Amino acid sequence: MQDEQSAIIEELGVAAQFDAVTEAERRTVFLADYLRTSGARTYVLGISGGIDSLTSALLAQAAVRRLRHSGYDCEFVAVRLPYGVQADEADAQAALAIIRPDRLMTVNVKPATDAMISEVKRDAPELFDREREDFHHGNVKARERMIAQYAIAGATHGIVIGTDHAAEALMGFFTKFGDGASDILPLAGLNKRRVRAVAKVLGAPDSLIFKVPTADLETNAPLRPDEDAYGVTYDQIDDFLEGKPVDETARDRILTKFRATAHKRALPVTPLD
Ligand SMILES: Nc1ncnc2c1ncn2[C@@H]1O[C@H](COP(=O)(O)OP(=O)(O)OC[C@H]2O[C@@H]([n+]3cccc(C(=O)O)c3)[C@H](O)[C@@H]2O)[C@@H](O)[C@H]1O
Ligand SMILES: Nc1ncnc2c1ncn2[C@@H]1O[C@H](COP(=O)(O)OP(=O)(O)OP(=O)(O)O)[C@@H](O)[C@H]1O
Ligand SMILES: [Mg+2]
Repeated sequence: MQDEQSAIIEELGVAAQFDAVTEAERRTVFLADYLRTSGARTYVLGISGGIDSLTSALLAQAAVRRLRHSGYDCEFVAVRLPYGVQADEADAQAALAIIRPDRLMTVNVKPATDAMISEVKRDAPELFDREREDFHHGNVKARERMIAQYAIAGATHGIVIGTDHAAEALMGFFTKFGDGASDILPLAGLNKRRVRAVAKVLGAPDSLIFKVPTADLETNAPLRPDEDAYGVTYDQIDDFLEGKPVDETARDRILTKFRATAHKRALPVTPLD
């Protein structure tokens, strides 16, 4: 393995050994301990219909059930955050049926997203070229979802769960201060196949575990696979994170993305850096 690859694996906290049962338990205990220690009363998490939010939700729901059993008053709040009507709404409903959250809320992010874009465009419509407008609009959707989750956390003495893991962190594939903004990351250090393995242990069905991952942010390309945007596959990303060799084109693409997105994994830059 080359030096840069091993440095990245270390930076992103990907363990050499992995056992899904052990990880599921360790991460449930971690969520339970953190909520109790912080004195907070809810975990708040957006449920998209994808496997990252389903896995995080199953961990969080298990953690709060344990805490309540031990006498600590707390709740898991699942939040549906569609932009209008979502193409894979049925998957989101299937996920909720498995999670059985203590509380379910739905916030349509379309009115706030469209109002924000239209206000921003009012003074300078020329800034948004036609080709990229849908892309920028997608990042505003992700940030409106963040605002909704923080509003709920603020009102419930809650903690916002993020679903970022090592595969997305490697590629910088999240919206800065959108889905990239959260208080706690229960999937940290896992590549995508390890997230799937933990999901399996927690009882998720194969139909959701092996669903094609999608950020689903572009209105003009619903359910666009993440792998289309990456130009590499999750298998290649996962192999890279497990220290395995990947072909040179994929390796170059991964390293280019990783370097270009360093600012998204760090605190804001200051003159003291
Ligand atoms: N060198 C630098 N130092 C400090 N800050 C820098 C910077 N370069 C850009 N920036 C700042 O970062 C901004 C760009 O970052 P950002 O706004 O995140 O935008 P960007 O990285 O361009 O786009 C987000 C990407 O993440 C994907 N995504 C988003 C949300 C969810 C998921 C998912 O998997 O669910 C995926 C999305 O499809 C897209 O490909 C710039 O506008 C600028 O403000
Ligand atoms: N439509 C949505 N409703 C609620 N939450 C959402 C929605 N879209 C995105 N999110 C939140 O943003 C997070 C990031 O999205 P991302 O696509 O990376 O994860 P995922 O959809 O759970 O899994 P996958 O990556 O396999 O699609 C989600 O885990 C979820 O918490
Ligand atoms: Mg998704």
